[in-house]
Amino acid sequence: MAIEQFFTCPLIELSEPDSKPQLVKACEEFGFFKVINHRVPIHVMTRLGHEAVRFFSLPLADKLRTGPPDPFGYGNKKIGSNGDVGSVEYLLLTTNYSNQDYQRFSSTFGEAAAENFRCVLNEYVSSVRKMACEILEMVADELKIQPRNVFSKLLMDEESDSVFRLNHYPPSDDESREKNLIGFGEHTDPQIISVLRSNNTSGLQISLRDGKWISIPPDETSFFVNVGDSLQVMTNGRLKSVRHRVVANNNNKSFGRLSMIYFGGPPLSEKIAPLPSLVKAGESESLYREFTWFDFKKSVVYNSRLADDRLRRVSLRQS
Ligand SMILES: C=C1C[C@]23C[C@@]1(O)CC[C@H]2[C@@]12CC[C@H](O)[C@@](C)(C(=O)O1)[C@H]2[C@@H]3C(=O)O
Ligand SMILES: O=C(O)CCC(=O)C(=O)O
Ligand SMILES: [Fe+2]
Repeated sequence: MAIEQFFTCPLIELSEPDSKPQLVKACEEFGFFKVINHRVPIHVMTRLGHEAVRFFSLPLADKLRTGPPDPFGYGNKKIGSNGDVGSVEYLLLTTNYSNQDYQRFSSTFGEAAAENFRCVLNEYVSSVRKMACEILEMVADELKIQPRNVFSKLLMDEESDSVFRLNHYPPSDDESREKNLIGFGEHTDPQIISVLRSNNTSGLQISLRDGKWISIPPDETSFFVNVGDSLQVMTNGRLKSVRHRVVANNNNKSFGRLSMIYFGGPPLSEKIAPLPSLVKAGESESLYREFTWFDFKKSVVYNSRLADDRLRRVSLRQS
């Protein structure tokens, strides 16, 4: 555990113009950082938090009616469809809260509740997406990539295949249960960028390059950003996607950990490949083959276990 004393979570002040180099350094070293002074109104964050608590506090039978997560809907313990489990319940939604999401909700909870949820979620997603785009444009500036919206335009596209997830890690009622139970197993996020906000209950850990796990102290007023696999590919491996997990350590006996994550993804038809300006002839050849986001999702993401190294499947390096 000694190593934890030497790790300081990179802190990025979004309103600070000088933060671009630090931002890129954090993405290169850890693929992870914490954002403060983000300009997302606190009421937007807390309103969605309240909606989430209200949802997860419902009887299980009601929640199950908004499932299964195939891939969108309510899920309990099972993560994905390849045998992963965790001590978590969740709600996976499209970021535009599609009519299908809406219908599931309204048939279970009534139209008024479904409409209210849609409204709160839309407000949250638009503020967080704006912040994610700002971050991606700062990255493009610092890496001298033009146009500067090369990444952010994918999130802003009407067809963007972005996902929103609410995770609830309930406290265990059995004192004798194993400590550090896995809530959400280790993995990298496949999209471009993920923006996470949680309540003040700990559990999130990131893996450093040497494989050591570091606990990230929670902060309900801030956001935590993960570089996703697609951004690693587009930057030809310069920015690294972060391996992370959640341990359910049971330190909030009343409700447990609640997290909300926006996963910014490209349109399904988008071709993902290293950007030419980051693949200099003779210097750093392309590390990844080109793929469409649709193909990657179909043949790699949904065809893998949580902990699998999905980028190996598109790597041009022998391993
Ligand atoms: C086990 C799985 C769950 C997951 C799809 C997958 O087959 C592998 C990647 C998993 C992940 C991790 C990040 C996000 O939470 C997620 C929504 C995603 O895009 O990839 C989940 C998938 C899921 O829960 O469906
Ligand atoms: O719930 C959390 O804090 C993180 C979960 C996560 O990494 C994910 O849903 O992809
Ligand atoms: Fe994740």
